[in-house]
Amino acid sequence: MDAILTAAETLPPGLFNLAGMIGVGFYLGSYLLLQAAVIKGTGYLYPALNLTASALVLVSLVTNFNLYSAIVQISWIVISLGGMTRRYIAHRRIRFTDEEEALRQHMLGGLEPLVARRMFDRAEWVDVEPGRDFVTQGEPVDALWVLWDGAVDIIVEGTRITTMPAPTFVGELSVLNGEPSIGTARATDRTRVLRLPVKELQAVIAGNQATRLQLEGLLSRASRYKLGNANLRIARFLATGEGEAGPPRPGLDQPARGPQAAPAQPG
Ligand SMILES: Nc1ncnc2c1ncn2[C@@H]1O[C@@H]2COP(=O)(O)O[C@H]2[C@H]1O
Repeated sequence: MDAILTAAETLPPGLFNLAGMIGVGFYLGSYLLLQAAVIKGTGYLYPALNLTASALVLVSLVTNFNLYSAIVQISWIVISLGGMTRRYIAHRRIRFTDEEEALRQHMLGGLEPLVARRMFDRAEWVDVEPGRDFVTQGEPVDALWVLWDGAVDIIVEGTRITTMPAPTFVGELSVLNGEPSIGTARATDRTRVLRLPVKELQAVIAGNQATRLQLEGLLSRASRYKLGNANLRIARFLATGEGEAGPPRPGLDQPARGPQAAPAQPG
């Protein structure tokens, strides 16, 4: 400690004040960014900013010592380092199959690995024969289906209104608002899907506002695409008497790549 104080005396005192000011800036800036939802408290950035802030304020105390402030700064450093270490160890253990990783990137918007792992652990992969219904019009939906290979017919009042090729969500409208299904979704080919029960999905997002918002955004975007495509079909039908809206627009309206380049099928 004496050595530190002796070394500190050789430096201009303004330097310590500057360190303190920058530290305060880091403290306030990181908290502001967190509250403004610009950064997440669950990543590395927030504890790293806090670590920097506390280290700088601690440095400033060398010339203006205050015991209580020193205790706070040291505690902050220990807590930040502890949190980052815990996160690193937890992340290092996470593994995904190639299929899970591809789905995480292309359908789940690169969902945070820990959350995605929890989700996959609560979901099941199902290989479905043609003709199987995932959801039935007018009935409650108990799971979100992520169609990863194959295709589904969407049937309303007994009439096929479109065919959705993989990758796509099925049942997302009911999952979003809890209402009964607006159509029946029936596998047209041998289809591979990830089935995520609604209760399990709720358990994953419980208390995790950022994940809830991210997933709601993904499902809303998928719904918007489907509505846009349905509108196109209606417009073309009204204009020409033909009901085809053309294929989905990969990369624009739905993820660019699936497990295989599934041919887009007109509705
Ligand atoms: N016009 C449409 N185009 C594509 N998919 C649809 C369309 N209408 C309904 N679906 C899908 O069929 C599902 C039926 O259950 P949901 O209403 O929960 O969610 C619906 C969508 O996933």
